[in-house]
Parts: sequence; C-alpha cells; structure tokens
Amino acid sequence: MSATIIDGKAFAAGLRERVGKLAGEFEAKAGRKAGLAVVLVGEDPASEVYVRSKGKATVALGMESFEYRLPADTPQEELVAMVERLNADPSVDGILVQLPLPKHLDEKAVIAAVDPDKDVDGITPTNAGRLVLGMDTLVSCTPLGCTMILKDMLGDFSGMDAVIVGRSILFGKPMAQLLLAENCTVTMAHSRTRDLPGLLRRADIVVAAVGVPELIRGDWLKPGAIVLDGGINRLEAGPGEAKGRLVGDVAFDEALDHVKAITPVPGGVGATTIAVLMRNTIVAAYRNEGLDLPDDTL
Ligand SMILES: NC(=O)C1=CN([C@@H]2O[C@H](COP(=O)(O)OP(=O)(O)OC[C@H]3O[C@@H](n4cnc5c(N)ncnc54)[C@H](OP(=O)(O)O)[C@@H]3O)[C@@H](O)[C@H]2O)C=CC1
Ligand SMILES: Nc1nc(=O)c2c([nH]1)NC[C@@H]1CN(c3ccc(C(=O)N[C@@H](CCC(=O)O)C(=O)O)cc3)C=[N+]21
Repeated sequence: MSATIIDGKAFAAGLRERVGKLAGEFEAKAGRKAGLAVVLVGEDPASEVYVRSKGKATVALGMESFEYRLPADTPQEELVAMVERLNADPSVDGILVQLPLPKHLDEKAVIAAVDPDKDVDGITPTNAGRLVLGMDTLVSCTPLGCTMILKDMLGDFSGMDAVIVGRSILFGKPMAQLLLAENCTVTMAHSRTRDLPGLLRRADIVVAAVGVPELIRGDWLKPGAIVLDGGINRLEAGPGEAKGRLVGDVAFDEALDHVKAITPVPGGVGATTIAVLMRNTIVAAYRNEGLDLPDDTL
C-alpha cells in the first residue's frame, strides 16, 4: 500500500487566496492594511523557518509585517513592555511572540500580557479558556490548520480514535480540544507516556507535535491511519550541505508503507500554518475595526 501525500501547499494556496481578497477589502474599508507583528527573542531553528515564511506571506497578501528580533538576554520587563506597546499600536492587529522563549524569561507572563483581541496564536488565558468552553475565539494556527486539513479530507470524523503526541499550549493541547469538538476519542501522549507504539497502533488519526526528528516509526502506525506531522526539525548539515534537511517527527518513508495519508515536511502542516496565521490576522483585523467579516468560508 502506498499512502496519499497530503498537499499542504495546495491547501494553503486556497486559503491564502480567500484571505488575500479579504485583506484587500479590509484596506478599502479601514483605510489601512491589516498588520501582524512577530517578536523573536534569541534564536530557535523552527522559529527561524517560521519567521522567514511568514514575512513573505504577509506582504504577498497585502498585509503589513512588523518584525522584532531581540537579543537572547532581553530582560522580562523589556519584552513585556514591547508587547504592551504592540497592544496599544492601532496598526497592529495580530501579535505573535515566538515560542519557546529563552529559559530566563517567564513564558506564561509574557503570553498573558498579549491583548486577547490581537492574540493570533490563541494562547492567552482568555482565548485558551474560550476554546475549552466551546466559544468562538482565535485558535492556535497549527492545530486549526490540522483540523481544516482533516475536514477537507474526511468531512465528518466523529468517533475516530485520535492520538496526539505532545501537549504544548501552542500545539498539543489546543489540538486535543479541536478534535474533541469534532467528536473524536482523543488520547494525548507525551514524554512520560509508557507505551507510545501501543497507543499509536489503535489510532485512526495521529497528530505529531513533539519536536524529535523521526521519533515515530512506520510500524507503530495502524494500517490506514491518517498522519499529520507537525514536527519542524532541522538535521545537522551533511558534507557539502550548507544547511541540514528539515524533517518531521514521523519517519516519513517508513510511514508511507503503512498509512492511508500523511503530510510531508516541508510542504504539509507547516505550509498550512502560515496560511492560517494570515487567516487569524485578517479575522482579528476585522473584529478590531468593528467590521463584519463579509465571508464565512474562512
Ligand atoms: N508546523 C507548525 O506549524 C508548527 C510546528 N511546531 C513544531 O512542532 C514540534 C512541537 O512543538 P511544540 O509543541 O511547540 O514543542 P514543545 O517542546 O513545547 O512540546 C513538545 C511535546 O512533546 C512531548 N515529547 C517530547 N519528547 C517526547 C517523546 N520522546 N515521546 C513522546 N512525547 C514527547 C513533550 O512532552 P512533555 O510535555 O512531557 O515534556 C511535549 O509535550 C516542534 O518540532 C515545533 O517546531 C510547533 C508549532 C507550529
Ligand atoms: N508563538 C509561536 N507560534 C507558532 O506557531 C510557532 C512558534 N511560536 N515557534 C516555532 C513554531 C514553528 N512554526 C512553524 C510554522 C510554519 C513553518 C513553515 O512555514 N514551514 C514550511 C516551510 C519550510 C521551509 O521553509 O522549507 C513547510 O513546512 O512547508 C515552520 C515552522 C510555528 N511555530
């Protein structure tokens, strides 16, 4: 059996087109472009990939991109002060503080400082709470993108067994909430899970949100499973390579022989995430200006 390779780029292109139209209409109505600010403290390989793709996409869709790169030793007060300035800046509709932050910073306090109306990651206490309560809210881009891909492929996936590997506030936890809302039976695995292969063998849907290159082996997966690989892992550069390859959390070539469908890395979940970030930014922009979104196909 050879698996379908889910084309995240094609999915993202469709979403970007709809967002681009809305961004043009927003500019005409509001007299300014929708704006997204990204703050990166220090260096993180996955964040570098994200910031690069994001800057290009924002401008291409007719939105404004503000990028702030701060040194790794930035003090807490300085970072919080920057978030507060962005909260108060009317040209900024979305604020994204790249995670993980360097260890000396209090991540939860920084996240809590973001205005929930500008929280395009959906991780402020207000928005995370709203998600759990089933209220309309901004939702973290990667899990939302994964859910959109599944809806597109499957329509209804009520009753399916889903295993999410990873429980971060940005990815694993909101993923679980979204799949629960779709009536999946959700299991969350993490670093203390005893028998990951045993759990995965039962899973109709697997979402990998770990950050360990090729941790999940092909023969751990149930025949016919659908696998969404969110891992963005940069391998060491080999001889003659300027940069190492990007790989996911799933051993892709092995998985092809077992599963029904799988997202590649790159070109899968990550590609979709960027488009969803654009979507969340335009949704926030319309709301922040008190405008009705003319389109509910987002
Ligand atoms: N494609 C995209 O758009 C995005 C990709 N990412 C990528 O997804 C990956 C995960 O990101 P993020 O959630 O932020 O990462 P975190 O490091 O915050 O979380 C990783 C999770 O994986 C769990 N874990 C670690 N090792 C194992 C293991 N051996 N077996 C089972 N579980 C394990 C951890 O468990 P514990 O809680 O017990 O420590 C933790 O819950 C990264 O590669 C990141 O770059 C992230 C966001 C967006
Ligand atoms: N607050 C916060 N929110 C995040 O959503 C967040 C974060 N911090 N920290 C880092 C991770 C990582 N992440 C990626 C998203 C898209 C690509 C992406 O664009 N990938 C493309 C391009 C890859 C390439 O350039 O080769 C792809 O997979 O096809 C990568 C990585 C978001 N993250």
